[in-house]
Amino acid sequence: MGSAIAALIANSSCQVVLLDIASNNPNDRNSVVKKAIENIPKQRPPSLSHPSKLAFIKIGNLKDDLQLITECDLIIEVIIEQIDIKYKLYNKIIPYLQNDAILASNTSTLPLKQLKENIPDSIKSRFVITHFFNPPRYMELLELITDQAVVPMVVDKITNFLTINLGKTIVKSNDTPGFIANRIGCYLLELVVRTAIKANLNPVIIDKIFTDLLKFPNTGIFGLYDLIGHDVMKLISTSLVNSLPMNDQYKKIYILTPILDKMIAKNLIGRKGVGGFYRISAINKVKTKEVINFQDFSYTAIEDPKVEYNSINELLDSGSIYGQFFKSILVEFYLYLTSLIPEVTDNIYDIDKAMRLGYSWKQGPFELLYNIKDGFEWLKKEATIKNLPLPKYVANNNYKTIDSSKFQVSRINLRESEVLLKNNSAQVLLYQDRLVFSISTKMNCLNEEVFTLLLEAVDLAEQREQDLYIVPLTDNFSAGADLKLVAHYIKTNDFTKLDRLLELGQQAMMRLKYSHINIISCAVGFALGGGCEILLHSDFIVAHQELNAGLVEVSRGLVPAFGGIKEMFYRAQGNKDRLIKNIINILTANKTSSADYFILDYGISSAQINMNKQMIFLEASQLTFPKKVVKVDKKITLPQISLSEELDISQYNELQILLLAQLQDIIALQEIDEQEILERERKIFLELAQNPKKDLAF
Ligand SMILES: CCCCCCC[C@H](O)CC(=O)SCCNC(=O)CCNC(=O)[C@H](O)C(C)(C)COP(=O)([O-])OP(=O)([O-])OC[C@H]1O[C@@H](n2cnc3c(N)ncnc32)[C@H](O)[C@@H]1OP(=O)([O-])[O-]
Ligand SMILES: NC(=O)c1ccc[n+]([C@@H]2O[C@H](COP(=O)([O-])OP(=O)(O)OC[C@H]3O[C@@H](n4cnc5c(N)ncnc54)[C@H](O)[C@@H]3O)[C@@H](O)[C@H]2O)c1
Repeated sequence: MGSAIAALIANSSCQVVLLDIASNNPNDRNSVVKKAIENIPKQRPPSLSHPSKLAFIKIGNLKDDLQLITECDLIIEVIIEQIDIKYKLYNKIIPYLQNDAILASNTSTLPLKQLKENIPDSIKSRFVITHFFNPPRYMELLELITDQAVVPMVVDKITNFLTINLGKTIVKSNDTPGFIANRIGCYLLELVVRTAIKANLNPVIIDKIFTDLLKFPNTGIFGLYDLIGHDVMKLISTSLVNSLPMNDQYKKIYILTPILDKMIAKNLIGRKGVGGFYRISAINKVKTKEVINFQDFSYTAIEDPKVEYNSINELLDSGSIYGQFFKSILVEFYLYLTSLIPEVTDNIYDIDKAMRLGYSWKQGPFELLYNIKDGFEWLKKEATIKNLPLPKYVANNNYKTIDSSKFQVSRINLRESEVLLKNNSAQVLLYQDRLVFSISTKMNCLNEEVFTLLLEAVDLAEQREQDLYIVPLTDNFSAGADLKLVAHYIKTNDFTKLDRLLELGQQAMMRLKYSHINIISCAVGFALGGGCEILLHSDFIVAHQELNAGLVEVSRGLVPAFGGIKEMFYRAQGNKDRLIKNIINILTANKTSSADYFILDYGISSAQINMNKQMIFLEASQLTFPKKVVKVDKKITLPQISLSEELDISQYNELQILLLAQLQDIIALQEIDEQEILERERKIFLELAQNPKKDLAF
């Protein structure tokens, strides 16, 4: 976890020092930390946004290199979860802390009060807990725990660093064991797993209900337990059970479950063991997901289970075994959850945020209950039937003050903006004096209506002499052309409509490029195919570091045809190496995994990387842009290269070889302007649509 946090800091281009224990090897005291550094590029999912970021990490050991701490503004302790060992480390490093340096612990369970017991007062005022989630590059949540002793300036400083530099969304938690996300999340995991094993229920069906009806991530509950590791779950729960008050419900649901202990003894601890509740086996060379039989710990292949209920309400009303099970665990879970208010926090929206961001739930638990049956009224009724005491929050009807509009807050609050133009697929907003174009289709896919409104938006921006910001209101910039529409046109042989859409898309892209106002794109999430083409035609990109962008069309059996091929030729500006690199982007459908990669692979010159996707529009609107100098579409000279000689085409498929020949034909023209390449692009696309090399299958 320590090296992954160092990698995250390096991704933000901040200098970071990684210290680990000094090794016993007299010839190389840094061998422990060197091993950690060597492992960083191997971590999956990748911890580094680009291999070059490794250069931001300096290494050392905790005996010879403590002096390096004097260079640091923030020191995060990420060592083994044992209080006495943590104390020893603090004593060792405190003499080297700068006067205003902040000390933080990444503990997952130990309270700040306990960590501070043996710390001098001068350090207590700048000692906090920063609880990162694993993997730290990808998990947006960070729980920040402070106390009365910590001075506000320290809280502001660390909040700014974690939010702006590292891109985290901070949820403040009171100083209670497990804070918010682990206290609630681990409670639910233990409750479901232990109760279900005792009742001899099937993990596959339970997980299916969690994912299908409660919209949990695909892992469900048993799958998540495997992912975290049964050994780690045991450590967390033991630590929680030891530090929670005697009457805490966690202790009651943490029932003795010999099957779980036997699984640990057999190294059936989940994905990092030889199996868990599930395992993946190669049966007849086919990857097969299997589930454990609790009687003899053998595994059986899973057949896709059918859940016969359309909603959680139907299931709860059914009276079936699983209906009763879910009723019972949901009631227990919600009574526990509401009993934690205000102990862990008095802000229920923070609880929802923590569970969404820490566990990738679509909805937080309060929002979920809001949508189950009659919500809290149902909970009250069921608790009364079972004779269970109601927590104060429920008994006092505090839930009646919940404002459901606060559950999911988008980056731009539409209520604060004036809608200037709108159709069914997009809108133009005036938000704090900025003109914003945003798409509202599923995954922000591109269709005729999007392009039509985009053209109108540019007209409007030019009339008002205002720059235009293209901003997604959800988590993705755009997944490209609406493939369902493309598939429909192809299936119905409606190539006239297909061509019209292509032409409209190209027209919109060229309008972005040649308008006399600046087009600024705020790129987050996926910017694929046509989404990437919008970026390539923008004047400036503010790109979230975790952007996934690229001309992925070839992987779908298509080719870029909204100006993607044109841009790849044009941007090379006659440079042979760049042209080859750009053509490889098209042929290999290069989907980059970070903004760093996108900028380098696609030759983007006007971009700024942003670490916090929630702040991307704010950052973009704080930038000032010079008046745009509109380029002139002049002919470019293409280097005369043979693609089949320059590229290793042995791995290419039929479509790639065919496309390679067509790109070679463009090169053969020697001199070409943008319009000519656009026409070629469309022709290639249409020929392919009429004679597909791959089933679109969308
Ligand atoms: C018409 C003539 C114009 C054509 C011109 C083309 C020219 C241009 O150069 C080519 C393109 O842009 S080519 C395009 C290049 N783009 C691509 O090849 C990207 C294709 N998409 C993907 O690879 C994955 O969806 C993502 C990786 C984006 C997200 O993965 P994830 O997070 O696991 O999410 P998920 O579960 O997968 O999707 C969620 C929902 O969104 C839906 N939807 C998504 N994309 C769609 C699309 N383009 N379309 C329609 N729908 C699309 C998806 O069906 C699902 O809906 P459901 O009703 O709930 O089932
Ligand atoms: N792993 C996670 O998913 C996760 C998530 C959130 C928080 N945390 C917290 O992060 C901390 C570290 O957890 P981890 O999973 O990275 O553990 P780990 O066992 O993978 O790593 C522990 C690190 O501590 C070092 N270490 C061991 N003994 C030491 C000593 N005496 N002095 C100094 N360093 C020593 C080890 O060399 C190693 O680098 C814990 O407090 C844990 O609760 C972990």
